[in-house]
Formats: sequence, structure tokens, C-alpha cells
Amino acid sequence: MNRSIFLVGPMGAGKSTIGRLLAAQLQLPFADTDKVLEERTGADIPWIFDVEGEAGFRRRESEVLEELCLGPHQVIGTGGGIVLLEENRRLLQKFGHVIYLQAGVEQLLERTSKNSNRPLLRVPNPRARIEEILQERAPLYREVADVICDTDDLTPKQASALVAERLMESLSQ
Ligand SMILES: Nc1ncnc2c1ncn2[C@@H]1O[C@H](COP(=O)(O)OP(=O)(O)OP(=O)(O)O)[C@@H](O)[C@H]1O
Ligand SMILES: O=C(O)C1=C[C@@H](O)[C@@H](O)[C@H](O)C1
Ligand SMILES: [Mg+2]
Repeated sequence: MNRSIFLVGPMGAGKSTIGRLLAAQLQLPFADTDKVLEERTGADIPWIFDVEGEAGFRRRESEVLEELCLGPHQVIGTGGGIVLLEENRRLLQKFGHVIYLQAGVEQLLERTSKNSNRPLLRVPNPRARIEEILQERAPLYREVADVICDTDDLTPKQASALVAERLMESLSQ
């Protein structure tokens, strides 16, 4: 693997879960931009959003992405909003193979309802918020993706196997 593998997609797509499994399968290290950002700041994501707003969070997220791009090749789970900034989209494309994990609104809603650590979904109508996010970001996820995988009917293990297969196909073309 001569570049890192980035997983992009909306909240609940499985970037962290599938990313970890994929890394084990490919015998590569795994990093998660959200986790690295929390480690660097010593604060959790909801706290950063509260204190610095989304703009502050995005600034920190870009710094983390830049740092990871310059580090060793690995599997990298990204934050769902990483594609919002053009500079991030350029970095993803330049430094990685990019996998877009897709899932429908029902799945995203169910998977993200298990905890409340996503500030953008702390709203009265999370379904409407997810629909809005998909509308805004789907074209951006597609813009950066080398490979698109639908995870709707797959377990994380099945999704990881599918991603590995599609990635190999894409690399051999
Ligand atoms: N394919 C899947 N099938 C069933 N459950 C899944 C699947 N992928 C992820 N999950 C579950 O959904 C939840 C959210 O997954 P995960 O945290 O990996 O999403 P994410 O894309 O990293 O989201 P975020 O952008 O918020 O970091 C977890 O509880 C995970 O176990
Ligand atoms: O989709 C998003 O904008 C986010 C997704 C999460 O991974 C975190 O990066 C944060 O909760 C914001
Ligand atoms: Mg995640």
C-alpha cells in the first residue's frame, strides 16, 4: 500500500468501526481523526463544539488531517464533516485512497441513536438533520471517493471485507 486509506461518509456510516476491522484485515495501523483530535486537545468533541463552535472544531480537524497525511501509511477513519473544507478534500485525494461508506437515513438514524456524542445531532429532529447533511455532503463524498461501498445490509465485518475487495479492484485498474 503506497498511500493511506481514508474512510469518509456521514455520521453512523461506520468509518470508525469498519476502519478498525479493515486495518486489522490489511495488517495496517488504524487512526481516527476524531480520536486524535480529542487526544491532542484533551477535550471531547461536544465540549469543543460548545466552547469553540463548529468553526473551531473544523480548524482543529484540518490540523489533525494534515498531520496524519504526513505520517505513516495507515487506515484512517475521518470525521463525518471532513469533506466540507476544500483544503481537506484536496489532502484526502492527494495523500490517500478514499472510500466513501454509504448508508441510508434509516440506518444512519438507528446507528447514531445509540449515544449522544454527536453535537450536530443534538436537535429535536435528528432525521431531518441527517437528511439535510446527506443532501449537502453526498456530492462532496462522491467528489473525493475512489471507491463507494453501500453498508446498509452488511454487518461491519461484511462491510470491511467488501471494502477490501473493492479497494484491491480499484488499485489493480
Ligand atoms: N454496517 C454496520 N452494521 C451495523 N451497525 C453498524 C455498522 N457500521 C457501524 N455500525 C454501528 O453504528 C454505530 C456508529 O458507527 P461508527 O461510530 O463506526 O460510525 P462513524 O461513521 O465513525 O460515525 P462518526 O462520523 O460519528 O464518527 C456503532 O455503534 C457501530 O457499531
Ligand atoms: O458529521 C460531522 O460533522 C461530524 C461527525 C463526527 O465524526 C465528528 O467529527 C463530529 O461529531 C462532527
Ligand atoms: Mg467515527
